[in-house]
Amino acid sequence: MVEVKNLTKHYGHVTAVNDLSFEIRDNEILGFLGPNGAGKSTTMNIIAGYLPSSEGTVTVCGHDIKEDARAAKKCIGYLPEIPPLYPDMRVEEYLRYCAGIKGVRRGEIKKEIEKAMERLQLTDMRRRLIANLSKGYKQRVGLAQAIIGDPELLILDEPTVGLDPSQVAELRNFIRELGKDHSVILSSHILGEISAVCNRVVIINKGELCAVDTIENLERKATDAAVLSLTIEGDQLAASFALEGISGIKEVKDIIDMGDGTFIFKIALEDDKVRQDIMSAMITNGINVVEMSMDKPDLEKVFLDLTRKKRSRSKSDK
Ligand SMILES: Nc1ncnc2c1ncn2[C@@H]1O[C@H](COP(=O)(O)OP(=O)(O)OP(=O)(O)O)[C@@H](O)[C@H]1O
Repeated sequence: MVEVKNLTKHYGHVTAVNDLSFEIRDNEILGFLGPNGAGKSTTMNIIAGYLPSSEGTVTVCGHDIKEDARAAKKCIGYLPEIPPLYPDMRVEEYLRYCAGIKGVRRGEIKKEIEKAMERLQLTDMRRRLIANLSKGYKQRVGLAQAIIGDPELLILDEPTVGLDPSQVAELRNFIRELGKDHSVILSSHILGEISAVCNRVVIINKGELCAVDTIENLERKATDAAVLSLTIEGDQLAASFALEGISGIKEVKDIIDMGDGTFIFKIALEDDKVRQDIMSAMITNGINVVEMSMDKPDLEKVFLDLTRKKRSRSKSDK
């Protein structure tokens, strides 16, 4: 659906996007994740044809966004971070105006507007001035203009910012529905937001690619990084010895002497099931177990680690 190749964007001396390449597949919801200032909006603006790139190419449905902008833009519905609404227009009037700009055929305009208003539950608001709508309804109008003309690709830049929790849940359901027969690229700096609706995720930081992966794989990485915390009372050496004989332990990463006769062993496991073997080994060797718990990093930590690695790598590159 979309191919982004070696995309770079400079704003004067600032490099907002640096040699970025990724693709968006047919009928997938791709998460576009990165901390503030990572270059998400810049990339989305370029894909949508709002902003020229400095280097690199973007093709949408086989059309180059620079060379064949008209055909490419016909395939795109875009909701920028700040929706391009005209406050002094009424909802229906604004959507008709957008349909005109998008080149929807005259005979189709009415049907398209009705469909968009119905999907976003705006029908009762059709005569309302946009200026008088709540933030949630303004966002719906922004989305309605994006889906008019039924484009194959929807680009949604932080669409849930400023919405209350019930509006966020509603919008997520709507995006999931859209993803059944559209490609969607959804940006956010919140991982929970992305993992709730996306199949795959592109993570960027400082304009550079950190990772392209499925949410499942990211979760697996979080599980792999899990560490068992075993607190014992008494003989540290005997406990170390007992642990040595257990297969399924990757390594004892650390032993912390708490100074009160207890020791905390930080143990990386091959498999979660080893916990039972560890407990049995401690009991057999007469070692008193005070506590055993898993320190499993959440997805947020995986994301932060990935973006931190990128940061330190680019520092050491200099
Ligand atoms: N018009 C501009 N002129 C100069 N610098 C800009 C311009 N627009 C963006 N930048 C800079 O480019 C970098 C990337 O900005 P961008 O808005 O694309 O990031 P973002 O990931 O969308 O951030 P946020 O999540 O805060 O919206 C930032 O350092 C920003 O300050």
